[in-house]
Amino acid sequence: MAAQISPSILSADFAKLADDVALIADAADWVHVDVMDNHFVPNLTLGLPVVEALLKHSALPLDCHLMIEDPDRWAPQYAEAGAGSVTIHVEAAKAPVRTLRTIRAAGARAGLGINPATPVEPYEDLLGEIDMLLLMTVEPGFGGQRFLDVVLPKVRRAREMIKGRDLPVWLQVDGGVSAETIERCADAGADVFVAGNAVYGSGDPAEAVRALRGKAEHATSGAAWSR
Ligand SMILES: O=C(CO)[C@H](O)[C@H](O)COP(=O)(O)O
Repeated sequence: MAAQISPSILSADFAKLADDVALIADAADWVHVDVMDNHFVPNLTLGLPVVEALLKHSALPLDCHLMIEDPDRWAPQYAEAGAGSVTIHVEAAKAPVRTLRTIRAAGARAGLGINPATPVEPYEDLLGEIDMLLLMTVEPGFGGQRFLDVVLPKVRRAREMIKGRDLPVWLQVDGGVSAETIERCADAGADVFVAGNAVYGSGDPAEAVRALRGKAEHATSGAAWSR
């Protein structure tokens, strides 16, 4: 699969989200929406009403990443509202299989998120229940953090698991992804890249997305996992 770029609006201007989303509409594949509740992570961002409003103004599908307690209660509502993808965290979900199935039944892609210190192996049996695995490459909660190289072996392991089962599961990396780090992520097996600061912290967000895509695709074409 070709590399996909999902710019995170965590680094956009919350007072003009629709305008900032329009800036990347012709360049990106998704709009990554970080939903934080100040419980699962120590930060508070936005919730369902803002996602519902944004859906009316975004030409791109929304990739909603729920960093919240009780995702089992809330995730189905994001899917029913029209999100293209809804990701719940293994550290927070109490009934992940049921919730993932409910997300899919509502017509959204189902994602499973994993924090840096959480191993991926215990969740191998859930790969058949998901459309995307999200591996955090920073501790969740804030944009603009330094990329955690220590997660790269887990990206490789996750790609091996997906390939071994021959599943159409996308592998997303989120946190500290930039022009300096995206090639390492692609080489390890990632194919969907969340970038906040690297896109919205640049003078030309659309050009930043194109540059990230070019680097990711170049690295993927030479990567052992893609052959
Ligand atoms: O989930 C997140 C933080 O929890 C953000 O999506 C992520 O950090 C993206 O921002 P940046 O690319 O600036 O690191």
